[in-house]
Amino acid sequence: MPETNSSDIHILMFAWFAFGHMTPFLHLANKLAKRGHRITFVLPKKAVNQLEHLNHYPDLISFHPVTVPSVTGLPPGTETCSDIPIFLTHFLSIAMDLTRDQVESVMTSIKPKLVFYDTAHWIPDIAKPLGIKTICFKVVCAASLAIVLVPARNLTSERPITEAELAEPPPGYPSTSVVLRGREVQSLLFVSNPFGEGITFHERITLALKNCDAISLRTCREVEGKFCDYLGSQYEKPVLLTGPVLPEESESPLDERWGNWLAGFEPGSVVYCSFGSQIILGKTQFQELMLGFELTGLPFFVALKPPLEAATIEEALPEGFEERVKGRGVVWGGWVQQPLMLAHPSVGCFVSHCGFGSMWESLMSDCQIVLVPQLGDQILNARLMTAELKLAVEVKREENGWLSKENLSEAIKSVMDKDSEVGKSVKENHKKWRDTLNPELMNGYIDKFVQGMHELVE
Ligand SMILES: O=c1ccn([C@@H]2O[C@H](COP(=O)(O)OP(=O)(O)O[C@H]3OC[C@@H](O)[C@H](O)[C@H]3O)[C@@H](O)[C@H]2O)c(=O)[nH]1
Ligand SMILES: [O-]c1cc(O)cc2[o+]c(-c3ccc(O)cc3)c(O[C@@H]3O[C@H](CO)[C@@H](O)[C@H](O)[C@H]3O)cc12
Repeated sequence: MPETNSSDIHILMFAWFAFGHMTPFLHLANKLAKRGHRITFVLPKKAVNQLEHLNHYPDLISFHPVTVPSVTGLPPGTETCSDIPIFLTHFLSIAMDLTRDQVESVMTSIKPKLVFYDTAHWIPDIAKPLGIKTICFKVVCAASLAIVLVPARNLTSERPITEAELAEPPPGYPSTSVVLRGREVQSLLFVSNPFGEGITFHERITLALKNCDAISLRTCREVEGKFCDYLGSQYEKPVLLTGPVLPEESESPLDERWGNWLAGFEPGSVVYCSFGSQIILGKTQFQELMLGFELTGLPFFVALKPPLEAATIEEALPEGFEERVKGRGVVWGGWVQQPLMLAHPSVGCFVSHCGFGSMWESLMSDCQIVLVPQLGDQILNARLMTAELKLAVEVKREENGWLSKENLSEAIKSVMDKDSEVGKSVKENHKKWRDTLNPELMNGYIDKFVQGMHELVE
């Protein structure tokens, strides 16, 4: 039951049209609704169906669908990042900007006290004249913002960032281990690319952070304190931390089909793999990874999107693979209930792309963690987990970025082998961190966040 009182706040939420963003916004909405606040969640029509089951307080959280217009460059019907390959996301940001009138109309009619947003940098322009306060809630790690999306980088649209500049963190950046090395810096060059009509990604995100009343980060001081302080000083704004905002316990059980399959294996023996809602691999890399899972000799459940050059998972699998792994390996091209998969007693290892949501879920789970980061923020999350927290291993890439079946298999075996020193060490550190980030600490973060929210609107 929500705990209501007279000072409850009506909040409007508007997140970037990606499930990795809308989902944590909704998790936060649940935590706030639990404390009696009302939320109007503005999101693409199609996303309503996909997120409805995560709304635990339908009396207090209402979905307000917007129509995402079709724009040149996007396949018809595109509404979220899951509908498109990553190189088309710039066009989706154009489409999101075209929903501005719809968002303005909801805001004017419901007059919330607060608006939470992340990527729509124009939200404060609508909210300020209406006397509404804004919180820019970021759901990527603080380190990934601090390393490039800060005024200290001194970027303009006339001067795109170079690889040489990216090889050095900005002045005052508080870490020498949570950094990108060698060719990895190329994964950040995109920040100088257009992300919307006449605006680069860097301009958009830094503007969004400059114009809000307070910055909020989905992280905690224990893990990212120094990066949060750095962002606060760069933007000269209050920084409110929500903690990891993990989902409330699910009421629906794990899909029977997968529950039964997993139940056929020893506790802690199955390797589960997922790369989140956006990653689509090339076919040859996809096949190499499948051979890597086969090579481990362990049971495995892989949930990945079909690779770029294939319509289905089945047509993308290596020759003879299905026969060889029959009975011990599943490769599934659809969505699974990841938190429930990770909580299943048979699952003992999570091979993850280390998206920020998956990072927190892995941290709170009992699984051994193997990381295969693909994009810039994921590489930085992986560095946090390996170099700073020392509770996971990252799969080694070849010089040219290739992930070999041998390296994947070695990494998995190194954490799954009971006698391995690496395996024992990451397990021990993982337990320490899980104990530190206990439910009491997490609740404390939300309570303090709510207090900060009240101070902002009073
Ligand atoms: O099959 C699946 C796959 C994923 N999921 C869930 O979807 C969420 C995926 O979010 P992640 O942040 O891990 O990864 P995504 O790639 O989707 O997100 C993206 O946007 C947010 C950023 O912080 C991430 O770094 C970026 O990768 C997780 O909560 C995970 O539990 C499922 O429930 N089922
Ligand atoms: O890869 C990234 C590296 C980095 O240093 C920072 C970011 O920031 C964000 C981000 C997105 C939205 C915000 O409001 C703030 C920060 C990143 O987000 C991803 O960007 C992709 C752009 O193509 C997008 O497709 C994806 O949905 C976002 O999760 C990435 C990095």
